Amino acid sequence: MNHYAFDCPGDAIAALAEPLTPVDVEHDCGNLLGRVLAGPIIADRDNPAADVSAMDGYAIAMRRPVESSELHCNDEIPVTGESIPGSPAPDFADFGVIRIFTGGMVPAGCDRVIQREYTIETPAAKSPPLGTIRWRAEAKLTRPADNIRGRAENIGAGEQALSSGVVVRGPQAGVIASFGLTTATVHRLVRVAIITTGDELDDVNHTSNESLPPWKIRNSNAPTLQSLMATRPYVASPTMLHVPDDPEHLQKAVLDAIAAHDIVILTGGVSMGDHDYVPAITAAIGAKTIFHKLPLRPGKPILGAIYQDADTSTAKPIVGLPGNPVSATMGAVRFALPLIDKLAGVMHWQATPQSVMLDEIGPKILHLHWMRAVRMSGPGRAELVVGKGSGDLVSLGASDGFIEMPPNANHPGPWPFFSW
Ligand SMILES: Nc1nc2c(c(=O)[nH]1)N[C@H]1C(S)=C(S)[C@@H](COP(=O)(O)OP(=O)(O)OC[C@H]3O[C@@H](n4cnc5c(N)ncnc54)[C@H](O)[C@@H]3O)O[C@H]1N2
Ligand code: MOO
Repeated sequence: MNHYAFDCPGDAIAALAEPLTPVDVEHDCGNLLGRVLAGPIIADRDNPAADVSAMDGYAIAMRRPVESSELHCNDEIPVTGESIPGSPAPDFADFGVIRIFTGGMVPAGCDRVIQREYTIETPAAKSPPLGTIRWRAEAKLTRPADNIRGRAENIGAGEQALSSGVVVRGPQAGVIASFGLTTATVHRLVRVAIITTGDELDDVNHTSNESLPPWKIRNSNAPTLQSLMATRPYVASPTMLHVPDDPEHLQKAVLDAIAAHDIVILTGGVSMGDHDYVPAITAAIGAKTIFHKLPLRPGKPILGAIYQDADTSTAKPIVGLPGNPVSATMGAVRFALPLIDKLAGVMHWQATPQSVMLDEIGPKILHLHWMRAVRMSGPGRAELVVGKGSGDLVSLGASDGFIEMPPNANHPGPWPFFSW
């Protein structure tokens, strides 16, 4: 009997993401790097703004409908002017050529630029003052428009240069700047609360092993999840909370967190133990459970719920990750990060992982979706990192990410690869 709400992780994520809408916008934001655009960037001018040269060379016009193959290599042709980037183009005299530098404006009437190395240059003498050139044989091979970047060939004034939903990284920052903008409308940062639960957890800063009894462990999930959030520049520094296994305390913590954040991520307490309070608390605060348990390893007990915030009329996801460190880490990447991307307003929020081929497959077959730690072994290739199960965080430290195999799979791939 199939007792799972969804057969595969992708469907479960889609269902949880469905009611989510991007967070509010912020106008005139000046600190754009890493932010998600909430409106288009429109070109204020043609790009390029004029016909410009893509090479250092000589701008010429074929005077009659002749082919460049008819250029005479023995002719001494006077250089009648120079087109220097930052200055307007000189007039073109049709008995000569214009020396032009990369980025310089192509004078009206010129139909191509022939690169300097296809010429023999005679240094400037008194007359003509800019010297002369002769063509080398290669010049004969040029065609109309060669080495000219045409006005508006990249984009015309008034057209959309960037669309909303794009994350501003280096290239986008350059695009925005080239159209004269120093501010833009972006989505505000996503507010994330991370709540670790469990009485066995001690502070991760507990450095002395002597004073840490063996029934206590350091809270490694907290820095793991905090670091995963740092891969998203549009997420505000997450609020980190630790709550003991006390239902009242936990319920209040989740309610407070959901009121002040866009998403709440919990680890631990989602399974079937007497002290696993997350499922009951999620229901008690009025959140709708979308799934609890998926056909997945590790992370089978994972919980996904939607809290409808009456104050803001927004849907806020609650992701209950299993406490085991491997399950929590993979679950956060697979489930929480795409939801955060959607909340952030990222256009392509659905994970589009690269794929890898496995060097070797083991003999084991699983009847569940199987997230398996791998280490890259070459371009597009990976090897399995064999660990001792979902508690073996140490083996995860040797991995670059994980692949996801569907049930009963036993071939080398290609498999979707989710990197850390
Ligand atoms: N009877 C059943 N028991 C369990 C089932 C089941 O189906 N039936 N599922 C198992 C699976 S699979 C998982 S995964 C775990 C999930 O359990 P919980 O989410 O309730 O997590 P906890 O019990 O709180 O912790 C599990 C494990 O992880 C350690 N942990 C917890 N938090 C942290 C942290 N912040 N940093 C480091 N380590 C952490 C914790 O000490 C436990 O060892 O349930 C199975 N049981
Ligand atoms: O499914 Mo659990 O995450 O393996 O221990």
